[in-house]
This record gives sequence, C-alpha cells and structure tokens, in this order.
Amino acid sequence: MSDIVMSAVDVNVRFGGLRALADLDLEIRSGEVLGIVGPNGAGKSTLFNVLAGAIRPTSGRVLLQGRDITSSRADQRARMGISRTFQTVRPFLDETLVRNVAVAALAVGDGRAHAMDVAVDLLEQVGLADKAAARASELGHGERKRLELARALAVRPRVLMLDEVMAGLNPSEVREIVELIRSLCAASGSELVLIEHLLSAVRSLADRVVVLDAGRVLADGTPDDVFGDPKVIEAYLGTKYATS
Ligand SMILES: Nc1ncnc2c1ncn2[C@@H]1O[C@H](COP(=O)(O)OP(=O)(O)OP(=O)(O)O)[C@@H](O)[C@H]1O
Repeated sequence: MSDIVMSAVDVNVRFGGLRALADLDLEIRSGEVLGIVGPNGAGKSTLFNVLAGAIRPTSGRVLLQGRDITSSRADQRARMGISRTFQTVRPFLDETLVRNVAVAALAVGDGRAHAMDVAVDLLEQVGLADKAAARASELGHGERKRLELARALAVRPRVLMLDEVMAGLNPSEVREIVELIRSLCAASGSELVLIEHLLSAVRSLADRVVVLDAGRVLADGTPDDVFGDPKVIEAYLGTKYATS
C-alpha cells in the first residue's frame, strides 16, 4: 500500500493575491481510496485541477510514477491514465448514453467498434444498461452521476478522481453510488481520489483522508484518526457538514 503512484510536491497556486494552494505535498499510494475533504474554498478543486492538468501550478511539481508531468496537458494526462469527473456533470445532452461513454473510450485510442463495446459494458456496470439508447438529457440527476462515472472509467484510468459525485443525491442514491464505487474499485484496482462534502460517504469508502484548509494540509490519516482529531472537528467540520 505504500508505493507512491502520483504526487504533488511543494505545489503553490496563486490566483492574483490569493494562495489557493500553499506549499502543498500530497501522495496517492498504490491501490488506495483517498478522500480529500475540507471547508468551502479550502483548495480541493484547485488540487484536482493541478493533478488533472487543468491548472498549471505557480510553482511545484506533479509526478506520476516518479515522472515529472507538471507540464503535461489534461488530455495528455488522460492518456497516461488520470481520469476525473467534474463537479458539474457535463454529458453531451443530445447524445445517447452509449455514445456519451464511447466518445471517452475513443479519446484514448479505442477503435469505434471496441469503444461501443466498452461503453455497453460500462453502462451495465453502473446500472444504466437499460437506458443505453436514451439521450443523456432524459436522465435524472443521480443517473447523470452514474453516467459521469462510466465516462470517467472508459479511459481505463490508473488514477480515478471523483469530484463531489454525491452532491445533490438523495440518501438512497448515495447508498447506491457508495456501493457502486466500492465494487468498481474492487474490480479495477485503480487508485481512487474522492473530493466529497458528504463525510459519512468518505468515512465508509476511504482508506486515508487528507483534510485541506486554506490551501494547506491540516490532517492526513485514517478516517477514524482524521475525523476524531479535535482540530479537524473544531476548526473545519463543526456543524457545517453533514456527518450522517
Ligand atoms: N479560477 C480562479 N480564479 C480566482 N480564484 C479562484 C479560482 N479558482 C478558485 N479560486 C479561489 O481559490 C480558493 C480555493 O478554491 P477551490 O475551488 O479549490 O476550493 P474548494 O475546496 O474546492 O471549495 P468548494 O468546496 O467550495 O468547491 C477559493 O478562495 C476560490 O475562490
């Protein structure tokens, strides 16, 4: 579990005068599910963007299996096996589900027929097989999150990063997606990085949790250690977040 697959080393991101990430070090270890939590504005999405290549850090490096990929673009990183979902789901609304997923497989070099097979298989895995021919615009919010997962998986990621996939789901949809993520992780062997406000979901899924605040790592440890840490509870969680 201790092999480092990906890391951010001494990363700083400045937006004008604001330090969104400050001297940040983060490791993603082989086979782990890593939860990233923290208050609004803590820097979670910025960190995801830095790891995925959507934002170039002001200083610092991003390494993938020891290789410096700081200057690689997001599309290049996707081909290297770094895949992400977005906080705001953005499927091609007028396209069918199967074509939405196949497009992601095509982007990593699958041939057309194989991409369609991959898409059908992934829709089955996320429980949307019966809607494969429906348009994405016909889906409910929870179903769109599942579609988003299938699209992120279509690139056969080494590192899968999920940005608030539980947001806006009702409790039974949350239970379903937690179970789905658990089974997808077990089947894929990928590393999974989750940004999530719903701490109960992080607690049940993550092997390790990193708490960010004001662009810095406040705590890093097992869910029990981190969520039991008085400074985390007092300073950052308080009553602001749902814990059940
Ligand atoms: N493109 C940008 N330009 C200027 N400031 C930005 C930009 N993106 C993020 N910020 C600022 O950087 C800080 C970190 O934002 P970020 O979105 O990474 O936090 P977060 O932890 O993901 O928050 P949330 O939980 O609300 O999504 C915030 O103060 C935010 O306003």
